Amino acid sequence: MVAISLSIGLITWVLIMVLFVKVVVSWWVLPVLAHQKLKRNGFRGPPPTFPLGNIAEMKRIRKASAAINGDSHSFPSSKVSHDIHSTVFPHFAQWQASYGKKFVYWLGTEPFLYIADPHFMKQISVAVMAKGWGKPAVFRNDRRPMFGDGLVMTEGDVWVRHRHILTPAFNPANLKAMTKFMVESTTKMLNEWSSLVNSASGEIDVEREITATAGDIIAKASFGICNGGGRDAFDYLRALQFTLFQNSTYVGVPFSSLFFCPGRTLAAKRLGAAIDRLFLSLVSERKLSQNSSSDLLSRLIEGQKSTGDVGKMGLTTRELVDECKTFFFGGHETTALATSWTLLLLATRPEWQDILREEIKEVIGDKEIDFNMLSGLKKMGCVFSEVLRLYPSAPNIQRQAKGDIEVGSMTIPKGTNIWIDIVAMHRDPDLWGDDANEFKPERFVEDSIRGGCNHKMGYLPFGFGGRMCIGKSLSSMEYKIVLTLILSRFSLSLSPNYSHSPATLLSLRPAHGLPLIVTPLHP
Ligand code: HEM
Repeated sequence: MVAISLSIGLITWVLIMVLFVKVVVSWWVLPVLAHQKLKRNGFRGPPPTFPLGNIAEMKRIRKASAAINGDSHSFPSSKVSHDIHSTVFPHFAQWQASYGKKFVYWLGTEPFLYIADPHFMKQISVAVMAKGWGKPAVFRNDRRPMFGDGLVMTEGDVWVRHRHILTPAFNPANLKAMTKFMVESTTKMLNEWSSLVNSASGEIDVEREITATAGDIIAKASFGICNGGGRDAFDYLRALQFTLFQNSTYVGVPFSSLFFCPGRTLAAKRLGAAIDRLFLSLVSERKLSQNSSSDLLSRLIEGQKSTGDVGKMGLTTRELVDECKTFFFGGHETTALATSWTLLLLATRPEWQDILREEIKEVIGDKEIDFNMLSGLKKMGCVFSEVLRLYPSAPNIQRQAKGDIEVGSMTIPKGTNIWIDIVAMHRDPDLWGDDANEFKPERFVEDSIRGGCNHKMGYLPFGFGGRMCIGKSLSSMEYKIVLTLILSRFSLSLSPNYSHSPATLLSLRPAHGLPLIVTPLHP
């Protein structure tokens, strides 16, 4: 009996020691070795401490910046400055001043190579093909309730398979079929605006309105859910976004989800499970249904049926659920934000409202909007590109090195996370000239692809390489339809209640909404 107790005690002790060694090796020894290797390769950066890395310094810099710029980094409506890098990412702005456009910083025990240098980006993108990129494991785990293993998060052969299956769903014929949903949902919103402005001051929070309408559009376009039926998914996802990103300070710190924010972790898990149930019932119902529709989900299921091999070639039910979540989130907020920031910029520059109205008159006139007409809205395309330059919905791109990456004489060690600062690159005077912080859509009239940026990797609103945004054409189409309908019925001006406070909550959004004065053109 004593011998058995001794053996159990010994085994328990050995297991605890193995666990302890594993924890020390993964969270202390390996990060220190990686740090030394990065230093040997010439990458400098703020010195980290265990176990927070540079998180404490980031918090201190943010606090100091808030004290200088006001609590919310806000500017009153009379002063809308587009020079936002040092208020949105004050820690990066400060470290850039000390260490240049590439340096290493640490989120907990995770090394991140910060890059705002397109020349270096180009060298890396040549060295690694799309399939060879990973996504930071630390974010994959944290964001699992939101994206699961959807396309944004997958890696390697799984990513190739998903991308291959999903790409045809975004072909022009399928997009064309969505025109109707977009016009319907936007017209409904604008009819409500008409009643609202007649009865009140004319002030409308356009960001809230446009995001809800974009949710409606993607619910119809992706899953055929009509008449506000996507509301539950929309509300859950919005709550999940706030839960995950409003308080994500300790991501990368060992056991942070357990010790620093157990409530947040639990709430995110619950919301994630509720969203999963919702999409699971949708996918299951649709798989049983005999009726075919023109939405993205039907296209994916039909593709799966036609291959006949559900497990190997098509997407499993679980994978379909994760892609539904990814489309729903990635598909509405990014485009809605681009449209909202556009309305702000047009409110500050009314001459561009006139230019676009003139173009709409020429290209569309009194006819119903047709998919084929949209490519004629060239100036609107330039405004879209310029808005995404100044206010990129995706303010950063993240990657993880799956093996050592050789760049010239330098090595980026396997496991290093990479953080590409899009906000910084899009307003770097070395790339764009002295007017980098000004709203000038005309730069894209002369150079429609990169707006005169002197490096082709300096303008990346939709990412780069094989992992470029799959919804790029869908978003451009939706943007043009929504903006055409708004500008045909209303003019926009700044509200005195607007305070300019761009902030990140995964995407770059106005922290206090976007109230504008909306006036009907034809009372
Ligand atoms: C203005 C609108 C949009 C912007 C600015 C935008 C931006 C981006 C960026 C920067 C990436 C690259 C991320 C990376 O490399 O890690 C990306 C990827 C992605 N986007 Fe978008 N996006 C927009 C609209 C959409 C829409 C409408 C959808 C879908 C309905 C969508 C779905 C996705 C997906 C699934 C990926 C992952 C692609 C992959 O890794 O293969 N996006 N997007």
